[in-house]
Amino acid sequence: MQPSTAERIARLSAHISPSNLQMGESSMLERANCRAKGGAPGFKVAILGAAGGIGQPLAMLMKMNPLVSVLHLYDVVRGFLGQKELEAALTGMDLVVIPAGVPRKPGMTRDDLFNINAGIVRTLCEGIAKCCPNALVNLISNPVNSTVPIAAEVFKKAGIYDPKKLLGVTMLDVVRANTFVAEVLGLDPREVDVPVVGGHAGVTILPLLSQVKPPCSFTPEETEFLTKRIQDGGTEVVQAKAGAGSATLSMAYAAVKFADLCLRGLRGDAGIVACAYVDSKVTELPFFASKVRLGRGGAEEVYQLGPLNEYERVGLEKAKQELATSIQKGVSFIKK
Ligand SMILES: NC(=O)C1=CN([C@@H]2O[C@H](COP(=O)(O)OP(=O)(O)OC[C@H]3O[C@@H](n4cnc5c(N)ncnc54)[C@H](O)[C@@H]3O)[C@@H](O)[C@H]2O)C=CC1
Ligand SMILES: O=C([O-])CC(=O)C(=O)O
Repeated sequence: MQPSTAERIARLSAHISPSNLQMGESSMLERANCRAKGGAPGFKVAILGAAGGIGQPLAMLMKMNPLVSVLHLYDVVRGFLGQKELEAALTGMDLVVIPAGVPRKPGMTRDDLFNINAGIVRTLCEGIAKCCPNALVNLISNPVNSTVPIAAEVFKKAGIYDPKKLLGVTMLDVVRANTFVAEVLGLDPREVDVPVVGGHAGVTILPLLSQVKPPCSFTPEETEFLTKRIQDGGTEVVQAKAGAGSATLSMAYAAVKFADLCLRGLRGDAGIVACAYVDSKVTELPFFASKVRLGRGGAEEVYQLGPLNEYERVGLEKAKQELATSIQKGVSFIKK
């Protein structure tokens, strides 16, 4: 018989939580960690929503990262953990990754998840404000365009808001953009870099195809095809899964890639740059996704968009219109 989700996470957690390890295994783990990091202590990371479609592969991939010395997994699945253990899961963390909440079904927009996920994100962020106010937060739960403003308002209310430490995860849009553009160019996706700005839903996902590296050009038809494919990537997966949820393994891959960049930044590595949805002055909107430089303090620098072509300028106006509504909806949820 297949183990239940609760059993699976309990087993996974038993392997991962150092408090559940035998002494011998624990010191082996410490030695391995020290070797991997040249003696540095490593970072403490919590995943909130760890039993889910994203959370399970994310936990395993995260555990493989030598920058991580302690990994806490938290969820509310039946019979395991739950809200009374949230504080223990969060205390002392350097990085908190949040893939908690319901995913879409066919016919739904990400905004249709607001009613359920807004409350989940609020509760989790209240826990972060109390137990690890200095942690970096990677927010995955949809609708990201609204959940990041919700998190910001919760942190402001608690008096601990540091805009540099709150990052909405848009890395999956970049992973998709790199993949689809590489297909058209006949390259390996790892050799391609497509900036994706704006937000994380439909027209707010704005790939800047005029800024692709290596430099290249596209016909108007290719531009239209690629932009739509990137914007609708999530919906394509939701339809293919036909009611069984949205992207999970690809999101776990993207989340681990993004978290790794955040940890390298925290460690003090130079020149770490990634796209993320952050507190921003790049446009007139209070939140916007663009390239950011990740450092010891989080998103230490938010880069301007650079030169846009006419197609991108039109796309930017559409993106901003929808984003303004989504941001306001998130802010009002906390301020009401
Ligand atoms: N930012 C992005 O690019 C992407 C975001 N997502 C979003 O990620 C979220 C999760 O997706 P899946 O893992 O596929 O969903 P899932 O339903 O498989 O897993 C969600 C997990 O969250 C847990 N959870 C619910 N309430 C919680 C709470 N209060 N505290 C802690 N855990 C809680 C559930 O028990 C479940 O294990 C969805 O909102 C989805 O839309 C999904 C893919 C990409
Ligand atoms: O589409 C969804 O609902 C999940 C998601 O954000 C994505 O895959 O980009």
